[in-house]
Amino acid sequence: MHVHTRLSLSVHSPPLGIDFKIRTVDIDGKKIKLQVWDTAGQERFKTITTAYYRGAMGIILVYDITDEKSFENIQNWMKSIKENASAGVERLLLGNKCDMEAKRKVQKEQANKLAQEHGIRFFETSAKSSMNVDEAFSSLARDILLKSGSRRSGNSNKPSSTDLKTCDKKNTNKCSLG
Ligand SMILES: Nc1nc2c(ncn2[C@@H]2O[C@H](COP(=O)(O)OP(=O)(O)OP(=O)(O)O)[C@@H](O)[C@H]2O)c(=O)[nH]1
Repeated sequence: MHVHTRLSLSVHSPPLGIDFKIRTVDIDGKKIKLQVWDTAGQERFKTITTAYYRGAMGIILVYDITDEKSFENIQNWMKSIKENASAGVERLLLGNKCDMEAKRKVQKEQANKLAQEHGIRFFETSAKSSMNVDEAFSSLARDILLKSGSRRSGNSNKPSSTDLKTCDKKNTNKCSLG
């Protein structure tokens, strides 16, 4: 499968805690344009964040593998999404900063368990080295496409596997830029 993503626009607005980007994902020759709203995870931005994800087709929940609090916070967001997001919204859990293995506080197994409990996919990523970043966006886009297709065809099966790189001690070099 050939996957290519391209970042074409970025507007930064720190006072609101919202960052808007357009990301183009190429899935099996089909160009999918994603409108990505990067919202802050802090409690003080909760009202505005909730307003932005209401109506979204997909939500990526990101925690920091070196910060236990950020992982605990994911539970609150899961609850908030259940209460406020559109029914059937695709969710994806990401454990970011996997290039910082030495400072890891959240084990992969913990996150895997949480993701399983909520029936969602989970990957570890590194925004620094780009590890699994394209894959994460593509996976979410693919799941959204599958869901919208399955609504028409009545087939709600997700693919049984995703072609992701593992981000652990075995390939720290690949995850880390140093
Ligand atoms: N080593 C490493 N550092 C990262 C990674 N991703 C982000 N950072 C660093 O972590 C810090 C916070 O990154 P942000 O992108 O501002 O994090 P955020 O969670 O979006 O922050 P808010 O939107 O303010 O909640 C910055 O210094 C980044 O350079 C990563 O994958 N690896």
